[in-house]
Amino acid sequence: MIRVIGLMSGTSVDGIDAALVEIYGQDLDIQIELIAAKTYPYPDELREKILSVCANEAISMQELAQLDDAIAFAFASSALNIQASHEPATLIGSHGQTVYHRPPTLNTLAYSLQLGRGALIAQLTNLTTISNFRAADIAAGGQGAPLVPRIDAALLSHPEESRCIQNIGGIGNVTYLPARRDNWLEKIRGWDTGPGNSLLDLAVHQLSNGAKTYDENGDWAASGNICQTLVKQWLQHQYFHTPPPKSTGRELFGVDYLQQCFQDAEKHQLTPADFLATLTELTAASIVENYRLFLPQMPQRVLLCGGGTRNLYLKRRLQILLDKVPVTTTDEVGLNADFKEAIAFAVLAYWRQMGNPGNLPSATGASQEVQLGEIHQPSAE
Ligand SMILES: Nc1ncnc2c1ncn2[C@@H]1O[C@H](COP(=O)(O)OP(=O)(O)OP(=O)(O)O)[C@@H](O)[C@H]1O
Ligand SMILES: CC(=O)N[C@H]1[C@@H]2OC[C@@H](O2)[C@@H](O)[C@@H]1O[C@H](C)C(=O)O
Repeated sequence: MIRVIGLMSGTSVDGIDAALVEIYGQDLDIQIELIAAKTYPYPDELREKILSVCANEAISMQELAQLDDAIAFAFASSALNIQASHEPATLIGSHGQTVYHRPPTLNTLAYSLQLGRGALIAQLTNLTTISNFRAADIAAGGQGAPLVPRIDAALLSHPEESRCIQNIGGIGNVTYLPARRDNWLEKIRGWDTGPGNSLLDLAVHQLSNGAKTYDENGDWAASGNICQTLVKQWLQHQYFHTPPPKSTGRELFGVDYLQQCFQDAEKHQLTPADFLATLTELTAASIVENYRLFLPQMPQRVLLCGGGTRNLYLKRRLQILLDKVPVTTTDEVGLNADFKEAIAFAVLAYWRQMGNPGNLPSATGASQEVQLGEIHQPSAE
């Protein structure tokens, strides 16, 4: 058993999720115990800087270096905080902060940039730190994302039931897990389904004149009416019809896309609540459309995770669209839905230490299984 800290800040850029976990076992036969978990919000100024870089604002190399340092300091301090009143960990798995993600094309490899360099985190925490998890999958021709499908396979597969694990963070991503028997591993699928909360958060910020950053419980959207004509129009987006493997980010579903949505909505004369209801429906409907188009069959159960799980209106719409397929959360099968991604990076670090692969080629499209992450040792005292 080893104690590992997993650190993650996702596409919502709301803060650093830290999870302190105990991990037992090898490769896909592991068990984990969550000892502590907490979100450490970014200071406002840092968050705004990250969001503006994600929105493609030009910055100098000097500013980039400062940003990289500031993120590493924030990640290191989250790691030290999460273990403060516990027996210390011996390893950190740090995803860092994605500021740019470019999926591969026929002629180019993917490129994915996470800031918050591991060497500095190792130095500041005095703990071996594994970071830059996406690079090796990309070098093997993969999307570099999503990486959680292998962790979902290890922690959430079921001997008889087929499941979809649907993360709704800034971006949505799914792992399809057939029942765990026969050649189940090669039948697993995973990809980014499209927008999760990213567009909703941006729209709420704009519609509330900066007073709100998200639609708490989905209450605002729930008070409006969905414009199905717009949802149908938006679902024509090429991304939803592209077969997996596929990955995306705020580059595609960010500020520019949202402004297009506002323009499209003009002629329908929607209230702010109607607009949010319609945008929420896009998230729900694009998830279900992706399942219909690309899953070998509908799963027997959908387990949600990520912040979108707390958007009760979105959850309700998903259940309606999925009809008889029950929609619950990973909490209900024993895995914390808010901290699953942070836990995943603890597991990825553990696998790297054990020499186990971290990617699932059937999800990322890489040519082979590879070990993920670069190992940074703290300097000896
Ligand atoms: N009570 C709530 N009601 C509605 N939405 C919520 C609530 N709490 C969190 N959220 C949504 O969840 C988002 C954060 O989700 P999460 O932390 O899973 O995203 P992330 O990890 O940054 O994204 P990704 O998985 O794409 O990397 C918030 O930005 C917000 O939109
Ligand atoms: C490039 C990047 O940071 N992608 C994230 C993002 O957030 C959700 C979705 O898009 C997913 O593909 C990925 O994160 C998770 C942790 C993953 O790699 O599985």
